Amino acid sequence: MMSTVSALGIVLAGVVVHRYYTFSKTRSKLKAIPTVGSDNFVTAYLSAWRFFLHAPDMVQEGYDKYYGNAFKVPTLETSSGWMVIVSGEKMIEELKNAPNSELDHYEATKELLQLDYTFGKYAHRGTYHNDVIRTGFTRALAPRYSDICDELVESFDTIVPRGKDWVPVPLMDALVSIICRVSNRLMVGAPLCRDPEFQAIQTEFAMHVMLSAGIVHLCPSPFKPFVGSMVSKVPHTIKRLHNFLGAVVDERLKREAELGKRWEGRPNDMISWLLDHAPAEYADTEDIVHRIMIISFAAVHTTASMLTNSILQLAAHSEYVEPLRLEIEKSVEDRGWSKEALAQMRKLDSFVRESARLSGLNCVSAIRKAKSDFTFSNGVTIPAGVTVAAASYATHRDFGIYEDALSFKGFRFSDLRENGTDEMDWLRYQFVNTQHNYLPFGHGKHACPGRFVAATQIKTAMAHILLNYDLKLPDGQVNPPDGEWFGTQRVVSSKAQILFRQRHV
Ligand code: HEM
Repeated sequence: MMSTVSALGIVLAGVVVHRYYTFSKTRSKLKAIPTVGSDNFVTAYLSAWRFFLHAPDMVQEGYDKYYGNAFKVPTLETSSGWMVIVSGEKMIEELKNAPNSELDHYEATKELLQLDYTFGKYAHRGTYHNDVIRTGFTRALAPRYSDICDELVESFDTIVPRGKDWVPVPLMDALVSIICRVSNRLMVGAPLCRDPEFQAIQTEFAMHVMLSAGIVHLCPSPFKPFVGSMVSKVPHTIKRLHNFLGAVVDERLKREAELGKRWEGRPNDMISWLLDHAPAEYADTEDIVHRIMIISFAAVHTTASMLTNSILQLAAHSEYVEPLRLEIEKSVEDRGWSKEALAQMRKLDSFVRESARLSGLNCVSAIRKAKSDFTFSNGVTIPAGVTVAAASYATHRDFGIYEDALSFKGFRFSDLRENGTDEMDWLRYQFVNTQHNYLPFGHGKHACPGRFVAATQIKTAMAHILLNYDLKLPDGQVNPPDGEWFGTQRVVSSKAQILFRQRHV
């Protein structure tokens, strides 16, 4: 009888042969595209690890050598083992305009997060919730603005003390908790949004998906379904969330069945927004709970990370504090705490846009996977099954696009809005506006649908901090910590601290 070791040896040899075959096949289709790193089977694996640990450096190297064109890098994050990265206005606009039938957004997301394994059956239930975020969620921001302010103030008071002495606060942990509360206030209301266990389920889940996606990425394909089912916490998370939301959703479904979609006192919350759009086959409790979990996954850590980065920049650049306070005080005096007042805070908008430019959460953006061979107008072909993305990190640091590109200039974009010669500059340089040379939220019809929600929360939190707290970096620290890169993602350091005290007026 064959020993276990021999059987394992045969399986592994099979995996290596299969990998060699797919790697070589894709490499030959991509041979016209230059490589950053190695394209030899063995050393490409080392380059893929280099990309996992130092992705921004490799993106920058390719950008410097092949600007306006495409290059490829070996990567552990895609099934083909490659990612093609494009730069320059023409190629990025063509990437943005490519139809989903050719360059697919969801297929790329599925692969990056290994959703087939980490989400299992839930990865195949469509994405109608993207429209819900664009419509119901975004439209609720103005009428429910007072809820956002209320929850922000309450949660800051609980988590960030307003004392006379400087107190260190671990920023990312504090802001994940605050943003989770604020998002949930809009999605499911109070007091549930404040329940520590309800919050913990969502924040733990987000960390778990990222971690388990990483583990599955490292496994050879034949083992992925098994490893995925071992590490996935989706069924368990849905069960736990069901304990909090199940009865509420059941009741809402019963009411809708009796009264339709318009009835006196119908809550303006995520359950109603989802029910407004849900295809019949998904209008059930399990599916609604799962959508709330997904939206929270997409919303909380991203927004908290970007807010963390903006606060770190503010602490590192205290010269912006007074002009921002003056602008916020004037806007609130004119229009009260409202969405209109927020729209008037152009310097603040510019400050967070500049922060996102230099400290974005990804080094590539607008990631798509080719469903069929796709050819750019310059002749570069992305073969079916290969992933392609825009070089956001290097674009944001390009001196040809941004004057003094490596310096943080908080009012760079408000100056452009006010002094621009083109009347569209007013809109072009708003935080939420994506461009071929501004990609923190992606670009095109799949650009982040939650960016209006995120921007409202980030700017309101910044305004609250500026008016109520003094803040500084810990003694001896001059620059904000850079965070750590895992593949194409930047993870904000959970050790980053800021000292807060009550504002001295
Ligand atoms: C500052 C915070 C955020 C950042 C930096 C961010 C960034 C991104 C990026 C880069 C994409 C991919 C876009 C593309 O491929 O072109 C994306 C997609 C997405 N984001 Fe966000 N996001 C943030 C907040 C949010 C929030 C608050 C929500 C929900 C309320 C959300 C929901 C989504 C969803 C559902 C998608 C997938 C869109 C699709 O499949 O078409 N995001 N986000």
